[in-house]
Amino acid sequence: MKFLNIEDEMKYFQKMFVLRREIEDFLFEEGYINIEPSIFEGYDEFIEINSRINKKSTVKVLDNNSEILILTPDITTGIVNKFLPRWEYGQKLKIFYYGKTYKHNGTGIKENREMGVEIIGEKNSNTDQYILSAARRIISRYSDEYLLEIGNSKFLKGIMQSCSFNKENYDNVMELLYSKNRQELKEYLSGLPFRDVMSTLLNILDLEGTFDEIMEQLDGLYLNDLMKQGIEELRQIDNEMKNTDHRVSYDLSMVSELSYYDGIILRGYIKGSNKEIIRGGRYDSFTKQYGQNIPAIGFKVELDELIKVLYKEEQK
Ligand SMILES: N[C@@H](Cc1c[nH]c[nH+]1)C(=O)O
Repeated sequence: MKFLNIEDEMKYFQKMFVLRREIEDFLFEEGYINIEPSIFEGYDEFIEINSRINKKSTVKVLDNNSEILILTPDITTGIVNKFLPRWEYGQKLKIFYYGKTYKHNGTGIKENREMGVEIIGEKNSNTDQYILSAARRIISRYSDEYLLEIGNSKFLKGIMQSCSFNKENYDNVMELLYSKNRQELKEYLSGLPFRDVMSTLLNILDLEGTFDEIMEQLDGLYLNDLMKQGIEELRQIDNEMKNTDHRVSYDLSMVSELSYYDGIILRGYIKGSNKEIIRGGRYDSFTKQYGQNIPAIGFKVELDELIKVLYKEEQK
């Protein structure tokens, strides 16, 4: 954020301090342990895991051995790399952290402040619910007019498995879904060999709204086992959320810039910004690279975006 005068800038930092402290106090009282994440990541390891990330946007640094490091664009990756190699059977972690992520945005390096939450090593029917509830309690504290969008990466993964696209087609379809480009998606798919599952892929951008609305839309469309599993997980969440919250909607075409999600994905918005204030999801299979399949789920709060909205609101 740019400021015309120092006084405004001081007000902004004061607000950021209070905001951060409020969220930290909440998470501390909920029993999460605070950790301090590293700002460095190995370039090659990072790119291998996060294949959808724009390589040019990473901020590179050379260490003494001329190895390329980057200033972290994603703290969760660093946390998995830090703890999983030493993971002991039965271990559970409930952690939170404040940190910055870094990206080139064309004109310079953009620093982003965030507060993250992760639960690693625990999976029961309550864990997803627990994370969603923490996200909801944080976001609702700052605005009555918030929206939580929930997707499940298994649905799209199931579709893509049945489509068996080559890498180029896969990447292009994912990009069109990411940008929610309905028209181009239709045109692109019409040029590819037809498979039954494409009936669902062609309609996937309409599969959003309440859970019941989505079920209606799905009527008659092709579903495989993985897609059904994704839907069932959302049904369970919906059963528990029903009557408690009308500020939840579902989106089966949700694609994240991060490729490690493997189950529910969540996004939180508040009135006054079209950018995500909260984002996260389940990433169990991400931990497999260390030889164990450890359940993991978490989210982050985009502090800069949140403060921008609150600050604008206050200026009104
Ligand atoms: N690190 C993710 C958010 C997240 C935390 N835990 C799981 N997901 C992001 O930057 O979008």
